[in-house]
Amino acid sequence: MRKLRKYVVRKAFKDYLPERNDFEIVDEVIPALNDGEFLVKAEYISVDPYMRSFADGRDVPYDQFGFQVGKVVDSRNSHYPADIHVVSHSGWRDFSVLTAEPDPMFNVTPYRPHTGSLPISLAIGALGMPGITAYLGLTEICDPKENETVCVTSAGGAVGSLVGQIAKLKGCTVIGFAGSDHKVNMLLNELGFDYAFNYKTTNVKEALNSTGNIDCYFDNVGGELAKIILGNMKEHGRVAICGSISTYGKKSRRKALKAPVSVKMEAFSFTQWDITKQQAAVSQLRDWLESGAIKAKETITNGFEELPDTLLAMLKGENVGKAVVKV
Ligand SMILES: NC(=O)C1=CN([C@@H]2O[C@H](COP(=O)(O)OP(=O)(O)OC[C@H]3O[C@@H](n4cnc5c(N)ncnc54)[C@H](OP(=O)(O)O)[C@@H]3O)[C@@H](O)[C@H]2O)C=CC1
Ligand SMILES: CCCCCC(=O)/C=C/[C@@H]1[C@@H](C/C=C\CCCC(=O)O)[C@@H](O)C[C@H]1O
Repeated sequence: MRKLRKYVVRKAFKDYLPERNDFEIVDEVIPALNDGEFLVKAEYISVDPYMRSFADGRDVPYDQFGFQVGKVVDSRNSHYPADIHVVSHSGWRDFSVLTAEPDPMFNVTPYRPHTGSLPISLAIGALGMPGITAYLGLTEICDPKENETVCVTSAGGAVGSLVGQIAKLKGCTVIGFAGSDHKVNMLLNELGFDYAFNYKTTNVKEALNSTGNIDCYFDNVGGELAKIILGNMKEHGRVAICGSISTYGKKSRRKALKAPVSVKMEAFSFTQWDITKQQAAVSQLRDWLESGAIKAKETITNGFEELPDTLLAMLKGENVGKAVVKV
């Protein structure tokens, strides 16, 4: 009898940082496949901020949700034959029995990734949900023009590091805020940002006085940092509200943030764009990555057992670029 392992969230997270014991590994028998089903062995599993934000208000226990990319190892579905890679939202589990139907909770249909010659892990990173979020959030909501100034927070992370690089390709001046000197150095010396600051050790207001005001703000963090940045927007600026990680797990979530000048401010989920648009985003990102125009940074941790600690590390800011676990 073959078994799979999956993570169940047993206890509701009490604080911003979950506790290791909130998670439990559970074994399950892998059933024989029915017609239309296929069995996927996970290769890379994602840890993301929405695992924290979407946990609030959810009844426990629940299976930990999330993206993964793996290989089909057995199949009774001709559209998903053995040996192909598949991206699915089947969560933190080493094997998944899937069908062509979307998962009931997040409505993601299993699909074949388009990573070309690039590493398959990027299917859940720069060529997956975070990449699509960065590209469409920036181009569709901020719509930055040449010579404009773009600011992004959590700039050393999965979404933010791409946002800044795409803005540079659009001919913008780019400002990034990140939580460590290591990330700041990477943004300046490796990813081509014009300005980068450690928001934990810098006076943000003074930093922005030195850079000049902002046309486009891509907000990944919310809270105090977003408030200060919004105070430094130019008239007719555009703000893409992507996430507010500084408020996740807090009693009072995102407070209404306002700018003192007239700006367009829009909260978005990458899911609001149709699949054609998402695929076009991936195709553009892949071209840029293959040509070396942009870089995809990743922090890869080894071992299924490391998933909870890897989530904690990401929430604490220890990841550079996309945090994933290789299983
Ligand atoms: N709207 C959408 O469709 C989507 C939204 N998101 C959102 O985008 C944001 C970035 O996600 P993603 O790129 O995957 O994650 P990251 O790779 O950026 O990792 C999260 C980072 O958040 C930063 N962080 C943690 N706590 C704080 C804090 N109190 N203040 C400021 N920064 C903090 C840390 O970086 P540091 O060292 O800089 O502190 C950490 O590395 C999140 O808010 C997420 O919820 C993501 C995907 C889709
Ligand atoms: C397959 C589903 C993956 C979900 C990833 C995702 O979209 C996460 C996004 C949320 C985001 C929700 C969308 C709109 C922004 C609203 C801004 C706000 O008020 O905080 C945000 O709620 C936090 C991310 O985790």
